[in-house]
Amino acid sequence: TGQRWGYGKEDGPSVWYKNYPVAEGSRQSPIDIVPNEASRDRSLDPIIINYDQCTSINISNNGHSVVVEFNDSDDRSVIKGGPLDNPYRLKQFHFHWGGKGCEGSEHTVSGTGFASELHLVHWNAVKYKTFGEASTAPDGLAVLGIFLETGDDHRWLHMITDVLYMVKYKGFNPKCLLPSRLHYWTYLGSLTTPPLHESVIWIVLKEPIEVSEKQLGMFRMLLFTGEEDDQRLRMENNFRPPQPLKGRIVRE
Ligand SMILES: NS(=O)(=O)/N=C1/NCCO1
Ligand SMILES: [Zn+2]
Repeated sequence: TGQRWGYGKEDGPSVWYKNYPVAEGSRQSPIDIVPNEASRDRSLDPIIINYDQCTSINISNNGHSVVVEFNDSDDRSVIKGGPLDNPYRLKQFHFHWGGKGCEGSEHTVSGTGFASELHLVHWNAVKYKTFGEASTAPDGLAVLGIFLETGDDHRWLHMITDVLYMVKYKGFNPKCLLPSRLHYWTYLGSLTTPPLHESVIWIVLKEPIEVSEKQLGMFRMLLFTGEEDDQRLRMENNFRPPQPLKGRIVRE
């Protein structure tokens, strides 16, 4: 019985705890990352990303973001290495963004936000049978966070922004959204949207990708509301603010 939640005054992050008490848990996301407080862990390997055989199945507006879902029936597109003990299967990616010219990322770096943040959501299909089961397990999910900063047009993002109004499209390899260097911060956290399960091993890439204000503007053309609703609420500021670290260590 998923209660309705959103990003407004009445249903936004400040009241999610009412229906999702874990919002005040000990490993909530996002967080503010303070680089010089991160601890260097020499046992951390590079992350390995295999998206070459990935099959996108749809793109949709779920009322909170735009989501591109992938076929996760086998290990065709996985992330492994880094802090991960198993390969994690790509399930979907989605974005968080702000209003025009405003910050909209979920994680911040020394208190500074970026224009937007891309989340590539993966699940541990070695230990769990379904995404749903993995999503409630402490090592069930791995989300790759990528910051978007404004600058030139992104060469490939147009394949998403061009079809946002069409919603349906095929064949997109999210590898082209990765920055050139895969240096990362990693910490144990949660989903940043209800049900806020504390099941996520976060891997946040240090290097942002560059997108244009025009490309970001296309996201803001989306609506929180269905077309049947009278008030057409533009989808923007769909990000949760940073949550208390509660003694957690951010590793790099
Ligand atoms: N913003 S997030 O932590 O990736 N949240 C979700 N919810 C479902 C999948 O990813
Ligand atoms: Zn997200």
